[in-house]
Amino acid sequence: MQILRTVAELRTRVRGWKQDGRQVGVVPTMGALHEGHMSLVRAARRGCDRVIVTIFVNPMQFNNPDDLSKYPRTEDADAALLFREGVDILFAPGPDEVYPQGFDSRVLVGGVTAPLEGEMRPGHFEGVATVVAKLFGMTQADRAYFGQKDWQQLQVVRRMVTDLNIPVEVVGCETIREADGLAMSSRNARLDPLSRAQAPALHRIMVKTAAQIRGGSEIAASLAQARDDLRQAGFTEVEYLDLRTAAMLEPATGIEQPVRLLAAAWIGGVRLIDNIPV
Ligand SMILES: Nc1ncnc2c1ncn2[C@@H]1O[C@H](COP(=O)(O)OP(=O)(O)OP(=O)(O)O)[C@@H](O)[C@H]1O
Ligand SMILES: CC(C)(CO)[C@@H](O)C(=O)[O-]
Ligand code: BAL
Repeated sequence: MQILRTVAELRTRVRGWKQDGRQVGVVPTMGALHEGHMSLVRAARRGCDRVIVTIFVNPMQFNNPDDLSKYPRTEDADAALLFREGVDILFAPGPDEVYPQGFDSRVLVGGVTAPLEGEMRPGHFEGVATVVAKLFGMTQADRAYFGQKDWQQLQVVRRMVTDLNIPVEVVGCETIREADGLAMSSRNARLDPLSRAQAPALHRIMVKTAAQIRGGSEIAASLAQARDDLRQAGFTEVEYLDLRTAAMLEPATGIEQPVRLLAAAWIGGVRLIDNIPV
């Protein structure tokens, strides 16, 4: 595995692969890798001839400076994990390589960026879409692998790729969970022992609520109950827990079309997100 830090080096390497007719997969990440990321890497390994993993903690998508400064950074351990998975290139550019002097463009995706994460983290999806478009341009990947854990992000990337005719196939991979149901996330490392013990309630309550809604319970009442249950379980703030259409994330009033429960809530000073189909 090579660790590359500049776009020029990356392009030279990828050009060689393309000349040999190789299919290239990319797994964009912000590092602090766990089994969730590894499942994306393995999917890329299965689906492509060459695999690039990118690690870049993208300042443009953080609306909260505290969140950015506390974001876990574990590059040496990450590189060891990726080496073992047979990754070809770890691309880990610095901020000046991604946003050099004079950089002045943004990718704005419409409706699907507005609610939920878009509302709670203003500017977040502008930062995500901009950096993902750049990573696609830098890596020239044929396929890109994203986790369903960040469901709204996956929809935003799909919209962008369609709208801008970006020649990348977007592959969504299922959420990998701890044995107790907690969705794996780099931010879980910041949970203190009590919060870590309480955190699986998020998934548990969502599963129960989805079953109630499927069983015909009134949607608004079920959601209100779920938000109460979360607070009882130790969550200090529930930013949202809502039933939404799966692709556009519009409020769902029934379950005739594909819908999902999506939630963001704080526990022990850490913001967790999760989503499941109903
Ligand atoms: N538990 C998981 N299962 C499947 N994919 C995941 C999981 N966690 C993260 N991913 C995916 O890995 C990619 C990189 O995500 P990222 O580096 O932000 O990790 P993260 O664990 O989601 O961190 P964060 O704490 O920021 O949520 C994204 O496509 C994300 O959806
Ligand atoms: C896709 C991504 C790597 C863009 O910075 C990030 O949002 C993430 O890790 O999900
Ligand atoms: N996992 C999505 C990236 C972020 O939280 O900023």
